[in-house]
Amino acid sequence: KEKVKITKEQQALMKVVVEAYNRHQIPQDVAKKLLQEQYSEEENFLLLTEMATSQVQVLVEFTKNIPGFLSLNHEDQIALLKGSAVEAMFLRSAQVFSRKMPNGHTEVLEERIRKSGISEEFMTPMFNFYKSIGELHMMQEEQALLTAIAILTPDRPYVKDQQAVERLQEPMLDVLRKLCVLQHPQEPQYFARLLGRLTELRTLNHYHAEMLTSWRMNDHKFTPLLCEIWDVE
Ligand SMILES: O=C(c1ccccc1)c1ccc(-c2nc3ccccc3n2[C@H](C(=O)NC2CCCCC2)C2CCCCC2)cc1
Repeated sequence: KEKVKITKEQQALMKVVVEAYNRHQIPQDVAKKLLQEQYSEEENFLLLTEMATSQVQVLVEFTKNIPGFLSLNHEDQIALLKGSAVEAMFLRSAQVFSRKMPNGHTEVLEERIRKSGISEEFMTPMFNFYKSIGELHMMQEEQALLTAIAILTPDRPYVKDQQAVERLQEPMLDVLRKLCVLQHPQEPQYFARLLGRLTELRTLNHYHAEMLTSWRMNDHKFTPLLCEIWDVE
């Protein structure tokens, strides 16, 4: 049984990524807001655009702290951010949803989201993903590394130098694999299950365009940043 050991430089890499991930948290807690009262569809859409806009800003700051990211070709940096923005939002939403809450709060939150204005057809895949993330009881390190790995996906549309992105993603995958073996010795498939979540995340990606238009309102007003990153309007 080979002794798995995280090297000094892997410790350093993990530290940088986890600190950046924790530094760039969403300002106010959207779950608390949603648990306070049931908002109208208009208010919910406004809340989403506000939360999503600040999350994109947070995502950019986090990504800039990923070692090597800023030395990538500039167009590729944009392509990676655009390609991962919606996935990062769902990943973060899943973490918000699966946070330990007092009894019954998760059910209330789920109910509020179901009635928020998102059309029913997206509820099942979305909540399936949230629950599958919740079942993993991920540690912060795993959440941070998984988000960095999702951002550093070499085959996003319009990425020119895929090898350069692979060279940044691989060390993240290595340290995450070792972390999983060390933290979940009784669950050898844990790392594979984590990566499986990234595949599930990609399927949600192609819903988001319809999710936006389907939000049962016609006058969708988006911030310039969301228009840019979500390819709307
Ligand atoms: O339809 C969606 C969509 C997805 C991609 C592109 C465009 C629209 C789409 C997008 C988020 C959520 C979503 N799932 C959540 C799970 C738990 C808690 C809140 C959640 N939300 C929304 C939210 O604020 N998310 C934050 C979370 C922090 C990081 C930035 C985002 C609210 C917005 C108010 C109404 C109810 C849901 C649910 C659905």
